[in-house]
Amino acid sequence: MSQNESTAENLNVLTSTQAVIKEALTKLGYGSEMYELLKEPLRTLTVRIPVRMDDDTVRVFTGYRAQHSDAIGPAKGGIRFHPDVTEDEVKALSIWMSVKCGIANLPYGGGKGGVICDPREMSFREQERLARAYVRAISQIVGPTKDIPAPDVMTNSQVMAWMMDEYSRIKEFDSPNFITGKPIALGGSLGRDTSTARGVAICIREAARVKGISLEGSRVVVQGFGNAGSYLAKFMHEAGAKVIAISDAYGALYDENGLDIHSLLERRDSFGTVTKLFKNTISNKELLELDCDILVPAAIENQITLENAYDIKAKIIVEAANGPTTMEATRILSERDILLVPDVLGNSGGVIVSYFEWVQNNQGYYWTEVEVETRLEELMVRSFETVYNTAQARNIDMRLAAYMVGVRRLAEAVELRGWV
Ligand SMILES: NC(=O)C1=CN([C@@H]2O[C@H](COP(=O)(O)OP(=O)(O)OC[C@H]3O[C@@H](n4cnc5c(N)ncnc54)[C@H](O)[C@@H]3O)[C@@H](O)[C@H]2O)C=CC1
Ligand SMILES: O=C(O)CCC(=O)C(=O)O
Repeated sequence: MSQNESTAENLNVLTSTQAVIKEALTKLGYGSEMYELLKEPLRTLTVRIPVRMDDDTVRVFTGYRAQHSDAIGPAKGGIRFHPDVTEDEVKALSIWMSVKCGIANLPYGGGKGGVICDPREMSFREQERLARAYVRAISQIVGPTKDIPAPDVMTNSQVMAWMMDEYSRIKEFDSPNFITGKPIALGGSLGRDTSTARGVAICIREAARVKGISLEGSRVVVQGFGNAGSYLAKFMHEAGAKVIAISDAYGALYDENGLDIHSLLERRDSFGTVTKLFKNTISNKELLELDCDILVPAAIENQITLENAYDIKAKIIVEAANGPTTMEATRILSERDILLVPDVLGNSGGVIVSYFEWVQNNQGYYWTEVEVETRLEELMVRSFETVYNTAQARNIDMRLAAYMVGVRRLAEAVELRGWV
């Protein structure tokens, strides 16, 4: 990394996303008015959430819900509980949801929520009170035809169940279609818990095909062992690949002969923590630079940057996490001929099956797991092909191609509504 590169790197996920949106719109022939509208969410609500803790004190949490666009349909996107949540991050995440829904052709705009908190340090009941209070705080702007939340980092099906229950009480009717990623007993869809990872696995298979790499025996490294990362490791192991390293927020595990994924899956906790149980861990930094064929960042933002982009040895990177690679690192990886499948395509399996869940809730008719997986496979393969072919035809990287595919329909809907 040169001195110039170090000072040039933009780690603000909102402004760096805006730069790609601008480039994509320009390439599609749109002018500054369209960019002015799409560069920020239409609406961002900040809420202060008082929660009574188990020791009877009151803590006030800050939360956000950003709705990037409702030009195509209701907003859609997860809710994150994490100490590092910021308003700009939530805004960027909502823009990524719009692009993601555009690529998969789902009838949604993007939304995202976040609460600044650390659920790992809260009791079960404190998490429940926070989840319910957050829904009360945002209840006026969300709903089955306005904005449909879902799980994200450190929220899960139990949190969705509390949120659905709270929303149903406020509105005085049962509203399973208010939120997705619910437990099956409350109207959740079969296959939603594994869908993000299943979509990533399909992208890995397609990327390996175009790169001429055989999955059988390939070496896979996964950063993050929560919902996305742990099931992905399982699917790669089942596909005959060798998962040589995994990590969580506390460290990383490495074995060049392949890790015992089934045992790790059984031993991880609900926040995706597992490395604390073992000695001889390597660092997350070392993990990203391991000699491997496929690297899957499945944790948080800004992991592949100017600091390490030249040291990455993987031939394929599929982003399960949102925003793990900076735009500058994307450029370097592309120059180094590393195939990078961006987040807005790579992890879209989650929102695709969330859409299936919402459709099933609206119809009151539930699909089999095979039906869910078949439809997911169809949409993922089509999305991959569209983005890959766009990248090839225009000689651009997969991220820019994905943004072009993703914003095209949104811009068209905005024009048809007469907003721009
Ligand atoms: N859950 C879902 O359906 C979807 C998740 N995603 C994205 O996938 C990523 C992971 O989400 P989930 O698996 O749901 O979250 P999770 O909370 O289930 O797991 C997160 C994992 O990342 C690890 N982690 C956190 N900070 C880390 C750090 N600094 N270094 C290394 N590991 C770290 C955690 O220890 C945990 O293993 C996020 O970027 C999320 O937005 C994207 C689409 C859908
Ligand atoms: O399932 C959903 O609706 C959204 C999942 C999500 O937050 C994401 O794709 O980043």
